[in-house]
Amino acid sequence: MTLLTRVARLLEPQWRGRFARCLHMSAGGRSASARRLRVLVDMDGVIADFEGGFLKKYRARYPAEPYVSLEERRGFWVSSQYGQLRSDLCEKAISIWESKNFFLELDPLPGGLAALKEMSKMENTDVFICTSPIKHYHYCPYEKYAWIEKHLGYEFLERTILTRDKTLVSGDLLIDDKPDILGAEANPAWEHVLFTACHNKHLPPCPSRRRLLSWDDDWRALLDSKRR
Ligand SMILES: Cc1cn([C@H]2C[C@H](O)[C@@H](COP(=O)(O)O)O2)c(=O)[nH]c1=O
Ligand SMILES: [Mg+2]
Repeated sequence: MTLLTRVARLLEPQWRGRFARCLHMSAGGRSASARRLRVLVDMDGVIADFEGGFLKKYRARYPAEPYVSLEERRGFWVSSQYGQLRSDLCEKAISIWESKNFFLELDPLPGGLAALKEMSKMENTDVFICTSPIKHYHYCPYEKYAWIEKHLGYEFLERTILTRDKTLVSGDLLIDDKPDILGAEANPAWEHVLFTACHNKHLPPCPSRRRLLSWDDDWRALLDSKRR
């Protein structure tokens, strides 16, 4: 690990990008004013209502089985919480999002599509959807593309990244509802801003991580904070 990497690790996440930019410019990179902001936006739990869609379809398919209300949801993995409720419910939960049309029929979350459309028109801003498909690939990757085309238009497919490892994608910001985003890269380029969801809203505040409470929250100010 170089000295500079060590220094970057000691900085608060919101300063890491700025530090990397200064290094980039001192190495002869583009000037700050010419630099574009790259925003990565997660899909499930941020612009697409995975939790609501799951609960609706789970209850329709297994009406006699116990379920976890959205108020009772804790922890990122739905499958784990259902498995704790009763071990066989883990597989039943998984069967829901492995089914045809699950991802395609998810409702958009309030304000998410409008925010993405606005971001995509902002000056000096590049927005990408960055989403992890499930490994049961029969429907999910296709349906994620189809959902984006349906709700945001064909052009947005150019701005779509499907990856199981978001740490390998470079950007200034990653707006994502998953509290821990880990992967092969120990020092991702982006600052992770936690998007509030039913499963993470009870987590204690973490001073080194910013939150976006919803798309009604001030996401424009968040972007501006990374431009300075
Ligand atoms: C809750 C939960 C989710 N998944 C899958 C479903 C999605 O494909 C990804 C989450 O993607 P994101 O880009 O991080 O939003 O994970 C799962 O396999 N098991 C679960 O319990
Ligand atoms: Mg998500």
